Amino acid sequence: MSILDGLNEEQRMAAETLDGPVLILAGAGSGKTRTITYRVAHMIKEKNISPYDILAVTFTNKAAKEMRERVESLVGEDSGKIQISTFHAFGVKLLRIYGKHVGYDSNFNIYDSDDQKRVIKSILKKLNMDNDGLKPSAILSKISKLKEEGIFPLEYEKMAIDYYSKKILSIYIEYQKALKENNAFDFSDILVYTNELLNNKEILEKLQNRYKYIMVDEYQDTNKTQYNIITKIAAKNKNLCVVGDEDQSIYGFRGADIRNILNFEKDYKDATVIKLEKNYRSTNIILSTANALIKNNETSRGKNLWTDREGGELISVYEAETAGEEAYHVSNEIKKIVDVVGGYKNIAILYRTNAQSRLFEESFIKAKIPYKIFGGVQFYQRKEIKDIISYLNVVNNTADNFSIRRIINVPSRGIGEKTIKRLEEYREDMNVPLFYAIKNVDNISTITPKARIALKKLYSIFEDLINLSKEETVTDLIDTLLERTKILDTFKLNNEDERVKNIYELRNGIQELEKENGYIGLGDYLENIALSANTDNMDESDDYVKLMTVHNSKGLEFPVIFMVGAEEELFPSLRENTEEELEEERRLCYVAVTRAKDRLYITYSRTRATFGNSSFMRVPSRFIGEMPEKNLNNEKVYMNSNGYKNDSTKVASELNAKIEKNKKKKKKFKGDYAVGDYVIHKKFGEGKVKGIDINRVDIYFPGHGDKKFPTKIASKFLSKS
Ligand SMILES: Nc1ncnc2c1ncn2[C@@H]1O[C@H](COP(=O)(O)OP(=O)(O)OP(=O)(O)O)[C@@H](O)[C@H]1O
Ligand SMILES: [Mg+2]
Repeated sequence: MSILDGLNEEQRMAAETLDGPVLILAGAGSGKTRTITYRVAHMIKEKNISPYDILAVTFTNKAAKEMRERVESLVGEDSGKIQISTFHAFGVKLLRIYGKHVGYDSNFNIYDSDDQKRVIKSILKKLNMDNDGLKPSAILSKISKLKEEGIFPLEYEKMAIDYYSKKILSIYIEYQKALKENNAFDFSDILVYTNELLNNKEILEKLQNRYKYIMVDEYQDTNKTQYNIITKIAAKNKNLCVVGDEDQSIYGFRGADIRNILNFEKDYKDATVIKLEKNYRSTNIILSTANALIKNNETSRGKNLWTDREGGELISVYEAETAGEEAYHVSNEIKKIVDVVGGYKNIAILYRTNAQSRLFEESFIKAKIPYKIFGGVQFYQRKEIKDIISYLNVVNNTADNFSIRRIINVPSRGIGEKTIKRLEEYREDMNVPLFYAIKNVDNISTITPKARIALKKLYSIFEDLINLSKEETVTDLIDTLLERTKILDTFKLNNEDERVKNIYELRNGIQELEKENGYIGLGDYLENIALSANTDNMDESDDYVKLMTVHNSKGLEFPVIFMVGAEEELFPSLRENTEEELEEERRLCYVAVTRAKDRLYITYSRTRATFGNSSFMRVPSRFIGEMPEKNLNNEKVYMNSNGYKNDSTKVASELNAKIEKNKKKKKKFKGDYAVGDYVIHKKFGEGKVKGIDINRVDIYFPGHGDKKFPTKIASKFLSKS
C-alpha cells in the first residue's frame, strides 16, 4: 500500500518524479492540486524527506489550509512543519526575518487598499496635485500594475514620457518613500521586497539550501515577481514542480503572465512534462461544453480531457426579462433541487462582478434560502473595525503615521485640525514619526493646553498598550483598549448598535483564535488579518448557498453551479475590447463552467439597470452561443425546435436592432455621440464612448476611469477627437 495508490498512472508519475524540474500542464479537474498534495505526503512518509525541506505555494489561504489538512490526514502532524502558504504569506515570513536588509523593521504593518488610498491622498496634497482630477484608485491600480510587472520607479522613469505618466512617476516615487518611512508594505510590495531580498547572496543561499523541493499550484497565474522569487530559490537544486492550466489564466489584468508556464520547458531544458487528461470532477456534458468553449481561444493549445462520467444533466439556460426576475428564477430552482442535490451547501452562484450579488441576496432572503456572500465589503473594512485595527497597528509599529492620523481623534477627544497641523509641522521639522511628536507635545509651544492634555492622555494609552502587548494576549489588549478609549460608549450614545456588535464580533474572533492556537503575538494577529481573503472562511460543510465572483471560485468545485449574468458587456465584460482581453474573459467562463460537478445552470436577463435607474437591453453572452447546442436545455421563451444557436442569433439581432433604434433616437438630442467615438475632455484628455443611455454618456478616460456625463450638457464638456 502506498499513498500514491490514490493517484492514476500519470498523476503518480508526477508525484514520483522528485528530482529535477517537473511541469504538470493539465485541464480543470484533472487532479493537479490533488497530485501535488499527494506528492508532498509521499515525500515525507515514503521518501524520508524532511518536511522542513519542502516549500509548497498555493494561490489562496484556503487552498493552503486544505492542502495542509489533506497532507495531515495522510502523514500526521509532521504536516505542520512544511512551508505551505501563499506567495504573500511566504514573503511576509521572510521579511520578518530579513526585512532589515531591505530597509524595514521586523514589526512592519501591512496596508490594505483603504490605507493605500490615504497614502496617495496625502501625497497628492503634498505635491499640490489634489486638484488635478487624478483619482486615487486609478493611480493605485496603475502603480500596482507597474509593480506586478516588475517595473520600479527607476525603470519607469525611462518610460514615462507623456504628461500623465510623469505625474504617476512622481507619485510612485513619493509613495514608495512614504511606505518605507511608515514601516509598512502594501500587498505588491511584499512580493517586490521578497524578491529584492533574494539579491542578497547569503540569504539566497540559505533559502536555496533550506527549500530543496518546491511546488507551485496555479502557476499560470504567477506574475513576474513571483516567477523571479521561485526561479531564484529553485536555481540551485532545480527540484521544482509547477502545475497549472494555461486555459485558466485569469489574472492577466493584474499582471499575471501566462508565459511563465508556457516557457517552463525553455527555462528548464530537462523538464519532465506530464499531461493529465482524465477529468474526475464533471459530467461529460459539462466537460464537453467547457472543451468546446475554450477551443475558441486562439491561444488555447487544445485539450483532450475526458471523463468516465458519461452523460449527465443537460445545462439549463434561462432567459429572464429583468435582472430581478433572474434572481427570482434562481431562488425557485434552488428550492426545487435542494433536497435532490444534498442541501444548500452543494450550490454556488458565480457572477462576474460583486455588484450582482445584491439582487440574489434580496431574493434569497425572501425565499428563506440560507446563503453567504464571499467578497464585497469585508468585515475588516468596516469603519469601526478599521479604527480598532489602526490602534493595534500603532501599538505594533509606532512609525505608522497613517494609522495614528486615522484614530488621533477617534473617539472624539478634542484634538482638532489645528493641533494636528502643528504636530505634523513638528514631525517634519524634527524628522520623527508622529508618535514621537505626540510624546514630545510639551516641546510644541503652539499647541493649546487643552489639546496638550488630550494628547498626553492618548500617549499614555498607547504606552500602556505597548507594554501590555509584550506579555498579554490580544484579547486582553483589546479589552484594555476598549476600556481606556471608551470607544464603545460613543457608539452606544449614538445608537450605533451595529458597530458595537461588530467590535464584539472582532473580540470574540480573537478569543476563538487564541483558544485554538494558544498565544498569538500581536504582529502575527495583524498579519493574519491583513492576509485574510474573501474565501478563507468558506466551510464546505456549512449548509448555505455560496455566492462569489468567478475569480474567487478558482480551484474550487461544487456539485451545482449557477453561472448568472451571462450577457454581453457583463460576461464578457468588454472594457477595452482587445482580443486578448476577450480571451481572458473566455478563460474566466471556462473556469466558471468547470467548477460544476453535476449540474450547471446559466442565466441571463434581457434587461438590466446599469447606469442608475435606466434599463438597458441586453444581448446573451457570445459564450452561450459557443457551447454545443445539444448540451443545452433552453428554458427560453424564444426557444423553438431549431436549437439554441438560431434563437440566440435571433434574440441577439432583435435586441441589437432595438438598441440601434434607441441609439439613433438618442443621437438626436445627445450631440452626436456614438459608442466607440473618441472625445476630448479638457481635464481628462482623450476618452472613448462606452455607452449611451437616454440621459447619460458613459466615457472611459485612460488613467481616470469611467466618467458619466448628462447627455444634455455633454457637448459643453466634450469635443470630438
Ligand atoms: N486519481 C483520482 N482518484 C479519485 N479522485 C480524483 C483523482 N484525481 C482527482 N480526483 C478528484 O477530482 C477532483 C478535481 O481534482 P483537483 O481539484 O485536484 O483538480 P485540479 O486539476 O487541481 O482542478 P483545477 O484546475 O480546477 O484547479 C477532486 O475532487 C479530486 O479529489
Ligand atoms: Mg487545482
